[in-house]
Amino acid sequence: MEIKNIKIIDILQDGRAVAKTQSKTAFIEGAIYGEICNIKVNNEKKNFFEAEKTKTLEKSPYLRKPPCPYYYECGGCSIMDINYKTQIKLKKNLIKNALLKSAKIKIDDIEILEGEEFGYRNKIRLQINKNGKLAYNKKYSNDLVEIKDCLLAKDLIRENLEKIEKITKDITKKYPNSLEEITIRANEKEILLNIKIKDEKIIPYIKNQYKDSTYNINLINKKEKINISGKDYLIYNLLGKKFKISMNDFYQVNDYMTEKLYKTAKDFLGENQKVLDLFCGSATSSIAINDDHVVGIEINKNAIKDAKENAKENDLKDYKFIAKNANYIDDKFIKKEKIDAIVLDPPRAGLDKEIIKTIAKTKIKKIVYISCNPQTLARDIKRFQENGYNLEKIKGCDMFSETMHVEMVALIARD
Ligand SMILES: C[S@@+](CC[C@H](N)C(=O)[O-])C[C@H]1O[C@@H](n2cnc3c(N)ncnc32)[C@H](O)[C@@H]1O
Repeated sequence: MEIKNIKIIDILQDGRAVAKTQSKTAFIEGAIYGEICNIKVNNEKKNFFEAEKTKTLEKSPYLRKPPCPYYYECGGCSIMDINYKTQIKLKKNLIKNALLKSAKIKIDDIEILEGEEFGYRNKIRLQINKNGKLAYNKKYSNDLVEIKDCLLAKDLIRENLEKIEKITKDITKKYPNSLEEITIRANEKEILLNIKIKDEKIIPYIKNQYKDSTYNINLINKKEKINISGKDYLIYNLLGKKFKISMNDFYQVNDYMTEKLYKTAKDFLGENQKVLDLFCGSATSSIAINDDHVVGIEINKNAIKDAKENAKENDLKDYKFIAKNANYIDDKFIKKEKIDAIVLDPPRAGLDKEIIKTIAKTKIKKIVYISCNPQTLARDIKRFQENGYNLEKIKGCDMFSETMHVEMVALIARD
């Protein structure tokens, strides 16, 4: 079925466009915010259509020429074809709509901290095709698009992509189809490569060829990690502090915006607090936000090891880091530790209901919630409201320009 002459009024987090047709909302692949177009419905669901754009009738006033030659094929970016100011406006809408829908909170405007549009990612993950070439997934597909550059990556990564591809091509030539994926991480001066392999027969060859590489190279074979050259971690500088981040530890991808995010979180938290950091990772957030007096909980044992080293390195005197599932935190532990405030930065799925109930039992007054998902943040704010808390402050942070992803920090508090 074709529907003609519809206006694109919003963009979803996965990059699809949104339009209202006479009967239902349509989610449309390939359409641009602000344009008027015709669409073809590929799938009719009970409450919405899934569709693709067939023809532009009137160009979007926000349109610009995407600076990346791979943009129309590559699944990495979704809104590079509209100007940056409009990108920010769309992210504001995303957060405001989620808060209104889930938590019935209406806010007129929300500040979004802005940064550099390009060259911000300290980490990119690429697929390796059957010829050893580096690629991203295509838009809405598992097919691959070979790339020679990525404008989102930091300069150090971009400058080294060709040399890195030489390595993956060389290994693949010797052992066809033996590599799956490569994660490239960079700090100010070093590169760490984590290569996911499909066949362990290649390990001796890689060891022999690349043991003296100038890159820090590590292999991941199922769950096993094999160090080939250099280290299996990088040291990052953040707000004048130093952090060891191992190859499988979480680390925010945009150094510059992370500093802005943590400064805001520090401001929301206030001074002289003993903090419980749930989902603490290697403790970058808690150590950056609170200078001392930290208890951290994290499921990844290696990240906890790094958190302890990071606490020592940054001269904390009062700290405790525990490898444990944060869902099973109990209120007696929080009271025993004399915690004043909680900092949380859970995965995209947000918080288990039980954590919110446990926190409420302690009557802790301040919760600083860092999130990369407006939907789960809004849902959790609603659950906090049901347990006696209110949303006091919220700010967005544009960590991921050219995509519809956005980071947020919220202060949730009670009297
Ligand atoms: C978004 S990251 C935040 C990490 C850290 N706060 C930081 O900024 O570097 C989420 C962290 O939650 C951890 N995690 C996931 N599920 C968990 C669970 N059930 N209990 C504890 N930690 C968990 C992950 O390993 C990851 O380190």
